[in-house]
Amino acid sequence: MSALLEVEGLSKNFGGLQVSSDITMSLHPGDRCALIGPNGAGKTTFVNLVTGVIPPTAGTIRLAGQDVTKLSSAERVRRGLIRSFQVARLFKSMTVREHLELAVLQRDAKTFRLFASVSGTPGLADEVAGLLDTMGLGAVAATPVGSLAYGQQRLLEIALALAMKPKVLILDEPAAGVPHSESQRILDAIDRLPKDLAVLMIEHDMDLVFRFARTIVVLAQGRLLCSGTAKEIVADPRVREVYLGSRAHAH
Ligand SMILES: Nc1ncnc2c1ncn2[C@@H]1O[C@H](COP(=O)(O)OP(=O)(O)OP(=O)(O)O)[C@@H](O)[C@H]1O
Repeated sequence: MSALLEVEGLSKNFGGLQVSSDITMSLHPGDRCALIGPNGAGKTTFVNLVTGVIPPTAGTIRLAGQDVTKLSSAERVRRGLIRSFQVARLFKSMTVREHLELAVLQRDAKTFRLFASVSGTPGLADEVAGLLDTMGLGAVAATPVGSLAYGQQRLLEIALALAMKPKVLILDEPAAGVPHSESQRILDAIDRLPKDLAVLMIEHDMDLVFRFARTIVVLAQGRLLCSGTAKEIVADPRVREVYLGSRAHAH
């Protein structure tokens, strides 16, 4: 199966500081991959490079076989590379359903006729119902976003990303701030994502990582230290060393 995302020799320098060094990795349809690493390992920088927020110093990024290294973030989004992250900008008085309708219409560039389009767009109601269902948000479809529980807001963020019809979905700490007891609901929803989607999750909570990931990529000091199954990563002495090393440093 051909790769959806291929990153080759990706490097980034900030002045004299090399923050990403020669990172090569790929994601295929159906992948469930977690990107982990101690604080300052370069995870956020890597995601910013892949999504086009910052340009790389060297390396290439291909999406579904096409070189997107020089394309804008917006162009990458149009081609199916979507990042979900905490959306503090949600409109508090708009309902969950209205947010999803807006996202679908925006994807199809019909926002300039929003109110005419909501009623006049065939398939919109079904598509939104499908998104509500996948994310387990059906019961709060008519609830204003300002009244949602925090975990439900995080689910809405993923639903909004899903409305963009991603090929590759990057989840940036999807359960951040959610009580541990509720994180299972977020994982359950992630489990229901389309099977052919490639999902990359950046996560600190190792419990979540092990429940979600079929493969794990470990970054340390901007380099790809190793990758493998959860079992392989746990058994790898280099991983213990970077985590224990960074903890010892932090203390
Ligand atoms: N714009 C910038 N200019 C200079 N240095 C930067 C810049 N952005 C990030 N860095 C440095 O790059 C390194 C990696 O940062 P990054 O935020 O990518 O790591 P991270 O793995 O996401 O960390 P955390 O888990 O703490 O969020 C850090 O040393 C950071 O200080």
